[in-house]
Amino acid sequence: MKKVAIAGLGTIGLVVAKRLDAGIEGLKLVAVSSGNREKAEAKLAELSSPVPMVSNETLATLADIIVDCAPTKAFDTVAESALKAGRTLVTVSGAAILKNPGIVDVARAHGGRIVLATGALLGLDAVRAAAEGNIHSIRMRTAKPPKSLVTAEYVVKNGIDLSGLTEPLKLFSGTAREGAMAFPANVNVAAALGLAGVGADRTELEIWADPALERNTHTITVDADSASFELRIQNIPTDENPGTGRITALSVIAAIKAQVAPLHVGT
Ligand SMILES: NC(=O)C1=CN([C@@H]2O[C@H](COP(=O)(O)OP(=O)(O)OC[C@H]3O[C@@H](n4cnc5c(N)ncnc54)[C@H](O)[C@@H]3O)[C@@H](O)[C@H]2O)C=CC1
Ligand SMILES: O=C([O-])CC(=O)C(=O)O
Repeated sequence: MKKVAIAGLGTIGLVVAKRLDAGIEGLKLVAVSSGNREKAEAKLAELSSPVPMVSNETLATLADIIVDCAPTKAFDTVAESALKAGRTLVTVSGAAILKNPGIVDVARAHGGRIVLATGALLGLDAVRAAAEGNIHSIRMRTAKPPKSLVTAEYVVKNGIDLSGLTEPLKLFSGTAREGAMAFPANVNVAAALGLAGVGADRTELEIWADPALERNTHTITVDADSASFELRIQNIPTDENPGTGRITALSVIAAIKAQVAPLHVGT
């Protein structure tokens, strides 16, 4: 039985906590951390087997697998304490890994592992396989309904008004690295695509606000010497945080199950 701790009981973290609480073979929830004690305590009360709320640093002393579901700004604390203790860190904060690439060396030095789950994207298995050969080009187009982008730091800072949009508006065009820095909570998936393939500097990205859309839509186009492919995912926004698609928490659950499963499917 592997012990699991969750950092952040928000849109993603609560779904993961509830699933663990309902029972996953080989995994047991033992602790959580939170940015808001009062709110988190109310959520913990919904679990049939309540667990303690501890600091981000303490999670690694209690669990084998630390699941990072906290905002990007908390990543360094959660990740460093987990990896220095030689634990497995499961995260969807690809943008945070790009911001702190040294975290991979921390894992290496202490026998820890970082599992960056696919999150709201698809196709990272094929991209990783193609990267074992030669990828000529890799592009991603993210288009989201305005409600999914209104709180994005870039949109707020630049005073971009998305309320009256009548046609798609291109908010960003550049590399996945630049995009992930400008929109850290909205294109973690672009960071993951860069890390899976040819790097975030060679991965091209466009971000659009599209009033005709109901779903957070990512399209990736890859041309490689082994295959070419175009893949699209249309994520249903969560009610709590429309920038986060429903599938993200499910991807995290699948990623933690993979840590103990006797059969591993996919690259
Ligand atoms: N790769 C992917 O596909 C996706 C990645 N994400 C990333 O996942 C993370 C979580 O996303 P959501 O659950 O939608 O966010 P959320 O805002 O709904 O939840 C975050 C939770 O973390 C808590 N928190 C705040 N500061 C904290 C701290 N210092 N330590 C521990 N917990 C803290 C908050 O109280 C909140 O409950 C974000 O970093 C986001 O960018 C989100 C969606 C998709
Ligand atoms: O990339 C992200 O961080 C979130 C996202 O686009 C989605 O949920 O569709």
